[in-house]
Amino acid sequence: MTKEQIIVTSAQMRDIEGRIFAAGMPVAALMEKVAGLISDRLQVIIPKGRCVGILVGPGHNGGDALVVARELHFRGYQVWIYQPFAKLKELTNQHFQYAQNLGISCFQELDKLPNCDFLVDGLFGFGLEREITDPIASAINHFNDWNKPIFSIDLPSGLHTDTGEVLGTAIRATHTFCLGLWKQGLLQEQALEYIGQAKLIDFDIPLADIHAVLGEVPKIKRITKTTVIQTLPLPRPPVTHKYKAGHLLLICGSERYAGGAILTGLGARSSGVGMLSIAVPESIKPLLVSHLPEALIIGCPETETGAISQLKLPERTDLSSFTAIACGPGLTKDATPIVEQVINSEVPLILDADALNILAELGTISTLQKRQNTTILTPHTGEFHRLFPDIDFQDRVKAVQTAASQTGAVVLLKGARTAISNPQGVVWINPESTPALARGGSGDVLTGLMGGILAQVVNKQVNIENVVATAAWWHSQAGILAAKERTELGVDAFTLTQYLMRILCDM
Ligand SMILES: NC(=O)C1=CN([C@@H]2O[C@H](COP(=O)(O)OP(=O)(O)OC[C@H]3O[C@@H](n4cnc5c(N)ncnc54)[C@H](OP(=O)(O)O)[C@@H]3O)[C@@H](O)[C@H]2O)[C@@H](O)CC1
Ligand SMILES: Nc1ncnc2c1ncn2[C@@H]1O[C@H](COP(=O)(O)OP(=O)(O)O)[C@@H](O)[C@H]1O
Ligand SMILES: [K+]
Repeated sequence: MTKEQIIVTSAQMRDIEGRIFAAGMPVAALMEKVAGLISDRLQVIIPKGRCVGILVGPGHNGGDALVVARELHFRGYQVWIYQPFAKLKELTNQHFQYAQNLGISCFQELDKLPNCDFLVDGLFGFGLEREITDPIASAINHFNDWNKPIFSIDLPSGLHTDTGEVLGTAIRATHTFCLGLWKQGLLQEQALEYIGQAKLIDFDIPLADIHAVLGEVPKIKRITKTTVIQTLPLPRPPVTHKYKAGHLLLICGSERYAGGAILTGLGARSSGVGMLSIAVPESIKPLLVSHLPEALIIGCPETETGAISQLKLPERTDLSSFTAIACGPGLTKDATPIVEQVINSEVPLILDADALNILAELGTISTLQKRQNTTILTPHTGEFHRLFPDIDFQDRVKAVQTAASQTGAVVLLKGARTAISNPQGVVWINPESTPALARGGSGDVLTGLMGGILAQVVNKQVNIENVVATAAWWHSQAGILAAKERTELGVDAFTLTQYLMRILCDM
């Protein structure tokens, strides 16, 4: 467990902080330490001599900001302070007095403020619990309109620490320095527009205090490279053979959606899976063969509409011959019997795309509980609503936990901050991604990739949610790298498959 993986709510952070103070760390010393780290970061980014406006709130977030103001003042920056509150917490007030005595310009009114090059936002941190109202709300909107780089301390002022909801209005930061541990709100989609680039400032919270509050194994975590390295089947054992490295069956594609099958296959190829079989309608078999020469392409009888009508597996093969099955991309809803057949099998199974739509129409979600082996569902928001119309979607983390507990499956809810839950409510959130991935076919790539990883590791001692998290992380890192080199408009799903291997090489 690394600190980068941990996510806390404001109540948990308050408890952890309480333990540190109870153990003897003076509050003022901790503020000094934290704000010192922030000042150091700022000095790397902001050129010497520039003008920095510091926004100061009534609590300790404001106290942090005042220490930053003092440090930048001594390091040769031009600094002014905006502090519109009548009453400040005691420690914050002391720092405010000192800043004034140092001759730093302090303002209470907006219309008197001089210009500046950068802003530091220390209005509110994890202590904000109610809506921001005027005049502070108008001031926040005013600063947003300046279009200057804004560095938010802990989190952009105005965001709810846990839900990421905007409480009235919020600072639109270009950078957020999250203090100590990641706050849950920073991983919620509704907060993303406000956060900018987010970095964790580690200020040496003892692990014992973290575990005392969150338990030995925290329930909600961020996916990091560590998770991925622990899960991928690397290095391979020196003596192995193709069937020992997993045999994945993809069931995908139709005459109408042949490309979905190719993309799923290319995703699976990148996973390193030992054997790849792909069941498709007979009429698109030649196309698949030409794109994936290493795969065994199984041409199946098809419906009049060009969907698979029956799984016709090679002789002496049945579904139990495979280590894992991934079913769904491009199937169309005419492949209903196939989805019923795989659900009734005892093979580890990923259901995506049309397999989820078929599942929703069958109304047999609850029967998934009866499966004897792993089930993974990978819906996007629309598919999630069709599958789980009664689950409240306000908090995506709670929604995905409920879905997993209702189905006994590991559920991955796609989006800008993909969330994954196992049936016991253990959650992984994918902390980084790119809107470049919001394109048709990128989900197909994910399904193939995940299937390939699953087939390789499912018989070893791994948690299935870690496998799903590994696939989600790898997929979005490839998207991020591709977007960096080709812009956010340059990441079509085929291109994405070409970047997957680069991520492993760079790890
Ligand atoms: N945890 C740690 O280890 C460390 C934490 N540190 C820092 O402390 C920060 C948390 O500090 P905090 O608890 O003082 O709360 P913070 O967010 O500054 O402000 C809350 C204040 O705002 C007020 N208020 C609330 N809502 C309001 C509204 N709508 N409109 C107007 N006012 C409103 C409320 O007062 P009230 O009006 O409720 O009496 C309260 O006084 C944290 O984010 C981090 O930066 C570091 O220094 C050291 C390490
Ligand atoms: N705004 C976004 N930011 C980051 N990732 C995104 C965004 N929108 C979509 N994605 C990712 O792109 C993929 C889209 O999958 P999906 O909707 O199933 O596409 P398709 O079915 O066309 O293949 C998912 O992995 C999702 O998490
Ligand atoms: K803030």
